[in-house]
Amino acid sequence: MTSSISLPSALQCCNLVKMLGDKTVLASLDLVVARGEVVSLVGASGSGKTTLLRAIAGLVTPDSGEIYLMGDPVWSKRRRVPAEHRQIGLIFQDYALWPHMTVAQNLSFGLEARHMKSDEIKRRVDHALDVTRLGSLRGRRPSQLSGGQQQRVAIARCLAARPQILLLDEPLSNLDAALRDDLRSEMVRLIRAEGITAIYVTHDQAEAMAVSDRLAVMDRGTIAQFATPQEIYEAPANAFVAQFLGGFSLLKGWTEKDAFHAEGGTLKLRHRSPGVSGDGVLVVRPEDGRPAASHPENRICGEVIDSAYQGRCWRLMIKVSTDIIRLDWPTRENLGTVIEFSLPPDRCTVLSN
Ligand SMILES: Nc1ncnc2c1ncn2[C@@H]1O[C@H](COP(=O)(O)OP(=O)(O)OP(=O)(O)O)[C@@H](O)[C@H]1O
Repeated sequence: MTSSISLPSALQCCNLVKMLGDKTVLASLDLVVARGEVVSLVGASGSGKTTLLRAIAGLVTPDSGEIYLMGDPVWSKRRRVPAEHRQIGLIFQDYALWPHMTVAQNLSFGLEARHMKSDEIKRRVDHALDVTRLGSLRGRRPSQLSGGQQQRVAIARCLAARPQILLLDEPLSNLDAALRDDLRSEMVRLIRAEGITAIYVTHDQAEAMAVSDRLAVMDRGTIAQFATPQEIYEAPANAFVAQFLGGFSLLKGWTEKDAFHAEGGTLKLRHRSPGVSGDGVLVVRPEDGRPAASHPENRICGEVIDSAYQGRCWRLMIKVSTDIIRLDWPTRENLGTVIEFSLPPDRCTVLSN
């Protein structure tokens, strides 16, 4: 006989509301994060990402709603657990290091306060310093480190503490590009290896796509879409999400059966969104264009008005009547050239307005 025991989610936010002045910053927000999941919170500036993170951490008081960590209420009408008892790791943009302690002491201090055995503390500190490549700096004080190194100490300190949930608010924004990529991979690999549930706020969509099991796209205090990076990329829930992802071209128009008519002119394309009728927006991903010679359906002519070399391709901006379509193209095209390309119907997603 098999038994199935389902553990409660790592995090559950139900109907969370937060007003700041007369502004609704969290608007009946619901979010459920599974154990061990890495979730990114993305959204326009001011959409409420930091406020949500701080409410989960216990640093912001919601006006109503409930928050559960590992199935236990930490915020509800009946129970209010203070921040220091929520077993949450926080990495915000400010490093919050102890200035009078060395790097290693910054890591071990919190573990000593938890009365952990010294050999376990040493093991954790050495490991965290090793993976964050801070081993050679362990004896320095924060004032003797660069900003990036200080942020890595903050990350190492959290990793050594092994919280059940780790909340990260733009943790890599102060690092240079090469280090940022390396540290991001290391950080996420370690978070996954330790089975830590992580919620990661970033402005960088590519970073969010790269690190997350699922992405929550926030819009004005609610979550517009919560899905895997691939689902969001392939099937954005609405025009806001598609626009937010960046890089997509959005053409306004209307649908008539399986045909999409662009508002700006004579463009008529067969699409793959049978459920959409009336006004809509066609989503064109940069990689959707095909040379017209090999793809006879949904042909489009347009003038190249910009071309930027991207390494593997050229990113063209093509003017089609009054619309602009961005495409990744295999060959260099001169500005002013009129090119013909196709958008295969199975790549033409139309979203309702
Ligand atoms: N103390 C405060 N008093 C009044 N309004 C505030 C306060 N803190 C934040 N806000 C407002 O709440 C909204 C949400 O802010 P929040 O910092 O959560 O957004 P965010 O999505 O994290 O933005 P960003 O990406 O710019 O960091 C913003 O409109 C902000 O101006």
